[in-house]
Amino acid sequence: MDAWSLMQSAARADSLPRSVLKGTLPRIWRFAHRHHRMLAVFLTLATASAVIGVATPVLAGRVISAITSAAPASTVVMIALVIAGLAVVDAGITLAERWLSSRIGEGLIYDLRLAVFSHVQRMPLAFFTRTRTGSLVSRLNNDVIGAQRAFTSTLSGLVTNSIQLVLAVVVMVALAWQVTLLALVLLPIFILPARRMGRRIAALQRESADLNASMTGQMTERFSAGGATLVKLFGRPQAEADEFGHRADRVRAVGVRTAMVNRVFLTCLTLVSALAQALVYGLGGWLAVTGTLDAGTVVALALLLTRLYSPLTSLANARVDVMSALVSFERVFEVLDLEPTLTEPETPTPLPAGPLGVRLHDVRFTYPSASQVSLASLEEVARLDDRVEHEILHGVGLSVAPGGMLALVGPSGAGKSTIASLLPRLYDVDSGGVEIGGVDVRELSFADLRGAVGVVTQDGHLFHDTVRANLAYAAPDATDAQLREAMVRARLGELLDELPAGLDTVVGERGHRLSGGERQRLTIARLLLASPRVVVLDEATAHLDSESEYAVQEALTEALVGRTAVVIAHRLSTVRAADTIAVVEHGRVVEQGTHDELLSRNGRYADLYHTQFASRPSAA
Ligand SMILES: Nc1ncnc2c1ncn2[C@@H]1O[C@H](COP(=O)(O)OP(=O)(O)OP(=O)(O)O)[C@@H](O)[C@H]1O
Repeated sequence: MDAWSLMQSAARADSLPRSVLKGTLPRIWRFAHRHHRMLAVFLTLATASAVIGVATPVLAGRVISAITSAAPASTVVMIALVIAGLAVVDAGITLAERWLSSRIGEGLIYDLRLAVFSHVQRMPLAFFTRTRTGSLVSRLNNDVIGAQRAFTSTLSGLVTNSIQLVLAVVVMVALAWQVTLLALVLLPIFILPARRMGRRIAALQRESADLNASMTGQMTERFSAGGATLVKLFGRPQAEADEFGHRADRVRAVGVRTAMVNRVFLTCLTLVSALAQALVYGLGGWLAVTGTLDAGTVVALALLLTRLYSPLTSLANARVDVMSALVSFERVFEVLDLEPTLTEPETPTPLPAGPLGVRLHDVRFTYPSASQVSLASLEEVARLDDRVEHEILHGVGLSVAPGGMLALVGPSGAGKSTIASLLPRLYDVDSGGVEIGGVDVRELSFADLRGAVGVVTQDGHLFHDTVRANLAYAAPDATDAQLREAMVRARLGELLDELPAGLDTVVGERGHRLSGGERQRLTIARLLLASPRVVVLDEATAHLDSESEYAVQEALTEALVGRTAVVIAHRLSTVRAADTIAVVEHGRVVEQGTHDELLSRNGRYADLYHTQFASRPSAA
């Protein structure tokens, strides 16, 4: 190895966070502890298997001794029968061990997956806007499986091999200490490189996991209906294939490197073991020829040597396995360690009955920075962007009386959607507060908040599932009649009649088999079913044709009846109907009042009215 690559491998070894790995062990134990009974039986069986592994060579030696000392034939047969019996017991133990290890391993996969899934669900929206889905999915697939391998193969290997190693050494020393000593002289040649290689391979493992996640990330993104549409529209399939090829190529390269490092390591170990065997044959044979040792002992020693060096090879490798498993665990824990920044109060305040008012007072808000909500490896960047985001809302004050309607208007990027996202508490404010029914949203239980505030965005999401499942997501107990009624109220009656399998028709991922307007109305139907007391909606219908827009507007009007509403308004009829209109600009409310009041003021609203609202033909 030249100096440069030596330095590189040292740098890779150093890049492994050893302190984290140390802290990882007690956490792994907390997960494994749930299976401690099965683990105990499993380890007992592993011990029994190791004892049998050492007993057999000793018995084989006895057979040779019996033969050379001309013992009665029955003795040889007896020993042979014991060897056969042990082989049968060992086979049974191996099966039982496998059964237990897979039960423990699969149980662990289940525990970890459930923990990560539940935890990720509690993460704030900001986490999902930053994270690459594929990378996250890869944590739940590849890394969780890597972690379970620690228990299915590594742990049993460690226990069996350690016991076998100790027993083999003890028995060998008892048989012929000189030969044993000579065989052990080569031990340091084993141990020293094993330590270095372990770290090197763990680093490769980590690199490989990251590269795989990045490849999976591109696949999940490009294979989603939205991503695929974009690729088709902008016609860059070759560039996409090249980029994918580049990622896949790096996966290939790291695969080859890992395989080679592993193989070089193993070959060296096998070579040392073969040399040790030659030594035993040489010295043991010489002692036997000179009459100091009997032939049976030489055979037992030679056989025991395989029980010595083979566990040693595995143990040296187990270090690599343990490192890989720790890396996998660590990657899983890394996700579990992300703090869900939005937490539920321990003793939530209940919401008052009846219609609810909404109030924002002196709200200042900054989108969370990457380092607050995310992980570099999930964003697929080398380092998280640690710049502080700039403040978006600078002291916003707004209020809507119970049952009233507030229209938010203003230029693009002013902060209207940001204000709207604070009501269902997708984000928390930096200072000031958002109140619903006089209670700060941070004081409410998540369930109360979800029940009270309904949101309809321009691109409401639909799961790849049936119409029924998508609607019932908001109201799991709703009957078919209620689902149908909600669809009719959301102006989807015609569609309902046309759907090939009625409510059981599957809508594609993001509802792609429905038109934009139909999709939006389906999300409105879902809102009607949830029947929230406060609705937040984005009226933008720019991407719809006028017929579809009309239907969506009717559905939206239906959604507003009898509810407190905050609407990002795009229509004249909405701003006219609103009790209050707030003009938002650069994160501030610059004007507030009714349509007539604001028009007569001849300020920002009047400008907007003339440019945006009055000019729209379908507006009145
Ligand atoms: N998830 C986010 N992270 C960081 N900044 C964001 C995020 N979402 C929006 N912003 C920024 O916040 C500012 C306000 O955006 P917002 O979407 O609230 O404006 P808007 O008034 O609703 O505009 P539009 O009418 O175009 O939807 C913009 O500068 C935008 O870049």
